[in-house]
Amino acid sequence: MSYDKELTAAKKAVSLAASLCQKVQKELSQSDVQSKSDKSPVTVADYGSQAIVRFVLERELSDEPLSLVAEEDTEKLRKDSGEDALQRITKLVNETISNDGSYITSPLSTEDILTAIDSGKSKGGSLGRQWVLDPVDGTKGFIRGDQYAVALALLDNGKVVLGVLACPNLPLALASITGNAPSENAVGCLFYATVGSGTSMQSLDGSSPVKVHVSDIGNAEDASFFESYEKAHSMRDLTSSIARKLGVKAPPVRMDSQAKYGALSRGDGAIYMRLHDKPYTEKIWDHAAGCIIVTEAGGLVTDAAGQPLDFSKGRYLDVVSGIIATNEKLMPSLLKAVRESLEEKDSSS
Ligand SMILES: Nc1ncnc2c1ncn2[C@@H]1O[C@H](COP(=O)(O)O)[C@@H](O)[C@H]1OP(=O)(O)O
Ligand SMILES: [Mg+2]
Repeated sequence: MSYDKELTAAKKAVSLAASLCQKVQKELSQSDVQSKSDKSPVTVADYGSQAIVRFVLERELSDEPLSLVAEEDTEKLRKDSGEDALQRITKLVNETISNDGSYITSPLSTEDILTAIDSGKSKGGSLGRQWVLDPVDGTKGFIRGDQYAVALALLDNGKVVLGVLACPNLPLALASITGNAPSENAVGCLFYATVGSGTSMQSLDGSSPVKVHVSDIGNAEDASFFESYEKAHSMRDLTSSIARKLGVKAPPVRMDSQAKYGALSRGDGAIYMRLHDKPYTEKIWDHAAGCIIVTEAGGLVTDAAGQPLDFSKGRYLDVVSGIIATNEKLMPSLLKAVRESLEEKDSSS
């Protein structure tokens, strides 16, 4: 099965959404940011990006029914934000579409855009095709001016078959990433993969794609590892205990968003750990695109017990202690170190 048409549509959708996000990040004002009911932040870029992706997928794939599982909905937006935020989103979406010039359309109304955003409420699952979108992954990083991603994946009967990840603040040069802040004049990276075809990377401004591969390091002493920039998103005492057991010498590279999966897929580091302290339910849009980008680049992504991630269960992932990713050589020792560190933590609490 080829997913060429879907890949072209997904790359176009994600690139346009990323250009909207770049514009907003450059001139972000306080009124662009709101707080969701779970206290996490959401911005006009999250909403605009989701509307753009829906619009492009619909235009490019008009002969297919479109099911979308996406992070945002408009409940809060309709209830609590003023006319200004709605106008700002409407203007951003229309400007992005008209600057691109590929689509002949009269300007979308605010209601058209709210409807597009609300089309992301599919329950997901194991049947048929489901698009999976995080319109701005790493919103906290986005607000800080650091790394973030636009992440779009396609599930076919519950399996991830395609992933596209735009990382507007990730430099293109291999192995040049040392932290979370964008490098000067970064044009950003677009990673993409379809099942069985490997992972490619190109610049967001359209350079020729190159195939990327995960690091082939077999000795953990030479490896470096990624974890969240936000302390609350992964247990740092546990990741540092695991790194010690493995003999990792380099300090952790802390980065927001699925940009970590992108950087891992091209071998900037060899290990990614995301381990939970309190119960936390991972969402499929936070991992689907990143997961296929790493696996098609030769890596492995599992839960903390070594089980592959199962995207067929609906909007959520059923992982208990967290998610880890690395290459095939390092996975056995990483799993052993994770198991031992989790046991030590349990016995001391
Ligand atoms: N306590 C938590 N543990 C793990 N991930 C979290 C937690 N709180 C929020 N997240 C999610 O982590 C993602 C960003 O991860 P990273 O740390 O890799 O940048 C966001 O999608 C965010 O979800 P949300 O999108 O609901 O804000
Ligand atoms: Mg997210």
